[in-house]
Amino acid sequence: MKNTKDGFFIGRVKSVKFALKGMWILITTEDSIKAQLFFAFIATILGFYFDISGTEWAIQVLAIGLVLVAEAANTAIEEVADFIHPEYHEKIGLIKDIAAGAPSFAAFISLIIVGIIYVPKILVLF
Ligand SMILES: Nc1ncnc2c1ncn2[C@@H]1O[C@H](COP(=O)(O)OP(=O)(O)OP(=O)(O)O)[C@@H](O)[C@H]1O
Repeated sequence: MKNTKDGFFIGRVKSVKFALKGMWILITTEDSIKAQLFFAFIATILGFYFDISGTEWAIQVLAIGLVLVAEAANTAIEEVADFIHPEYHEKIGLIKDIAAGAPSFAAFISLIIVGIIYVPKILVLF
């Protein structure tokens, strides 16, 4: 936790430290994040193989970021839900289902982006 007496600079440095710790926790413990990083790796290899343009790289990186951010937010909501109400509750189920909708939206949009970038490039191979 940050100290209220910390100045602006120290406060920012501490926030970045906590944020990096959060990223590390997500990368090392969350299977959904690990799976998305694997897909990001495959997409990066495809990007080099098909020599996609700078704009396509930018959109691909944005799509990867969108999925990772949504997965991270979903994980945080699940953690809060499990902490405040570990037992079964209909409302917790609804909250978790809605939270899971975020990465699903992101994954669906990313799939469309992947299709727009790569399907024409793959089709010309045949
Ligand atoms: N405490 C609860 N009360 C009611 N329903 C729950 C509860 N916990 C989970 N559920 C239901 O089970 C589903 C899966 O929950 P869970 O916490 O296992 O998420 P998950 O998406 O499988 O987790 P992960 O992201 O770790 O794979 C939720 O979307 C919800 O429908």
